[in-house]
Amino acid sequence: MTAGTPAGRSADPPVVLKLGGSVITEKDRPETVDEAALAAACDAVAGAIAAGAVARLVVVHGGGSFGHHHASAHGISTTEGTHDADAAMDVHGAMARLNRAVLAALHDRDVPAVPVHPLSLSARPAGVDGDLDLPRSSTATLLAEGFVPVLHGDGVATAGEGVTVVSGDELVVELAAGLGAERVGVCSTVPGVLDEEGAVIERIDSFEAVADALGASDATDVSGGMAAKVRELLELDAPASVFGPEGLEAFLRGDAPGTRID
Ligand SMILES: Nc1ncnc2c1ncn2[C@@H]1O[C@H](COP(=O)(O)OP(=O)(O)OP(=O)(O)O)[C@@H](O)[C@H]1O
Ligand SMILES: C=C(C)CCOP(=O)(O)O
Repeated sequence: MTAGTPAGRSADPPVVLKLGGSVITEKDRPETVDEAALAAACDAVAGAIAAGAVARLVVVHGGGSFGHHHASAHGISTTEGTHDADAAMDVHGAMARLNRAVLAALHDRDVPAVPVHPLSLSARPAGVDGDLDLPRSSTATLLAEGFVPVLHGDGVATAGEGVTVVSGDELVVELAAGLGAERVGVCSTVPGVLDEEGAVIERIDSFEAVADALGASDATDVSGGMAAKVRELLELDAPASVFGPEGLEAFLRGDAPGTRID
């Protein structure tokens, strides 16, 4: 495995990329990786790093049929928690297994990826309505040392609720703000945010303007689907793009495929 950061570019602002759980897993079949989709996504990431198109990259992946399946079975969501350690471990264990699969696929392509597990790092000290506390020094230091940190939606310690779910989308927003990201990409199964006729909306700058078209997810999803994604991304200073797997290469090259949210 090689170091990912070309010398002299380590101070570049990072790109933050979310690989949707609905892309890299078969969302309707519990704990099933979509191997072909994961391989294609990791090919695009490895290609962009090798070509020098991205100097510093943080990857966050979602839950798909790993986290959402277990969270839903235990009645855990971003607002409903559990004090049952077995339930918390079902969710975290599944996400850690998916994280291993993502890391392995990146390592196979010489991407210097290392895991950062939010359950061990993060908290909602003021409860479900309070801010997410996500210390960024481990991710920032790994980046500066040439690694590609790979975080994931996870369980999160939450005052008054035990362990709730933190979505990859929320992590993306926190990381992008905390690390001063240059831009943010959210790769999902859809080619962008769709309007009521099913066409890709080119640009979104207010939630109200598109609220009627936004729904939850088609699959089991405890973190709010597209509506929650758009709401989170609108809070960011950095430009964000929502696109499908066919847009990933272009995004990593510096283009803004799909829907731009700013
Ligand atoms: N207006 C809309 N435009 C596009 N997708 C929409 C819209 N409204 C609802 N959706 C749903 O949102 C889904 C994308 O959100 P979802 O959270 O499932 O994706 P993901 O982030 O890739 O997966 P995960 O949450 O597992 O990481 C789409 O597959 C679609 O079912
Ligand atoms: C369900 C869990 C644990 C992860 C949720 O992350 P998301 O798929 O990014 O919403």
